[in-house]
Amino acid sequence: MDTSPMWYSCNCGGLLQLVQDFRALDVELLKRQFHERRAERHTLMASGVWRYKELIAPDLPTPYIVSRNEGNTGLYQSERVRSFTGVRQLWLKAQSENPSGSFKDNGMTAAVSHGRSLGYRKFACTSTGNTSSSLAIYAATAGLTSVVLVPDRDVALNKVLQTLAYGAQVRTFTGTYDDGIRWLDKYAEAEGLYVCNSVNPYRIEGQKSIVFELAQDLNWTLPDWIVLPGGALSNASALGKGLHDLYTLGFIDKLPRVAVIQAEGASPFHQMIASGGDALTPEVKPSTVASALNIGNPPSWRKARDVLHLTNGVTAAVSDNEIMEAKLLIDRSGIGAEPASAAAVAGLRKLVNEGAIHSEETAACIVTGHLLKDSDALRTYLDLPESIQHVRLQS
Ligand SMILES: Cc1ncc(COP(=O)(O)O)c(C=O)c1O
Ligand SMILES: N[C@@H](CCOP(=O)(O)O)C(=O)O
Repeated sequence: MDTSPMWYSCNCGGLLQLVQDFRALDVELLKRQFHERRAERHTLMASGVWRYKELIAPDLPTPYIVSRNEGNTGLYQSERVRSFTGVRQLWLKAQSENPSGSFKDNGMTAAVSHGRSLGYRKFACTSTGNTSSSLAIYAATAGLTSVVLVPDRDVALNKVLQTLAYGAQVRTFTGTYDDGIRWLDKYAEAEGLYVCNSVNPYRIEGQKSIVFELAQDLNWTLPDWIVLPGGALSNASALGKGLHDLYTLGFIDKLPRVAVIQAEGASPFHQMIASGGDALTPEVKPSTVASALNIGNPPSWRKARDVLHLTNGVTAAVSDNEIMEAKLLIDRSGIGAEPASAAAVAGLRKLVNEGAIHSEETAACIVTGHLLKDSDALRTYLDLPESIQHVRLQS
């Protein structure tokens, strides 16, 4: 067992990125194996992450893997949501169906498993609530300790309760996700904590599986666009790295374009791209109804910028009203989403209206978090108690 400390950043000022050697892989054989593993039930290899182990963590010994059969999420089509966005065909990939209710589980299973293989027992993150509940579920599954830092305001209470319920030690602080990242950068090593935020390159490797599964769902032909919400920009980074793997290995013969959608009140990445700049100016006071996107200094911005270059991608920013309008529609379609996820649908609609995406094109939006994650957001449009009819039951 290797007990050396874990490194997250590189001397160049950016984050570490893993480079895998895929030269010995046989793509046709892997396609068959991915297909067979998916059909298995109750085995590690049926997981929507570990099914792709050869592309994610080829050298990680399986006894260290902590898995909850993550991935294997639904891919849906809703005529209502499609016509709202204006594209010809739309898929919604519901990462909200993961064990802890968000896309974080795809990366967390990989990060916790890697930390465990290094001999760590204490795992940490700072979070607006989804990363923390994901870490807590994996730590609980393996009997490990999780320590999470959560801002003392503007987070969804359900997520904090979920984190506590899985047994995490929750520490709250005055500040934002960005302050929490700075604290971990400074003190995690001294406290013997293995950091599970997306600064951790193994998180990114695990999250690549979202696009692997999407591609497999669609028989290795992806739509013209993949649209996703952007906060810390881990998902955009992982998506791009996964696309790069699929394309260079020959699983897909065309790269889709990527659209990253931020909330207007927390949109430093969009602002940098829109102004043609190449240096991110952090948003000091990020603020949006989509609390999961309340991030002013996204650690993965360089990786996400490279993904836009690779895929000829674009960005957009949407208002809180646009986010809630899209959320209502996704909820009414029966799929459901927390506000951050709805930003992708709102952004797709905006990009079609602006002509950046053509109405004849096809798209997939990543539904990143479950409807039940944020009941405060639900209250804002459900008009309680008027929308619930009180009836007298006859005996
Ligand atoms: C539900 C949800 N959607 C979107 C995001 C944004 O993803 P990323 O931080 O990877 O950009 C987050 C958190 O970061 C989230 O929790
Ligand atoms: N919305 C996220 C914030 C980003 O976290 P990270 O896992 O990318 O570091 C959360 O749920 O905390």
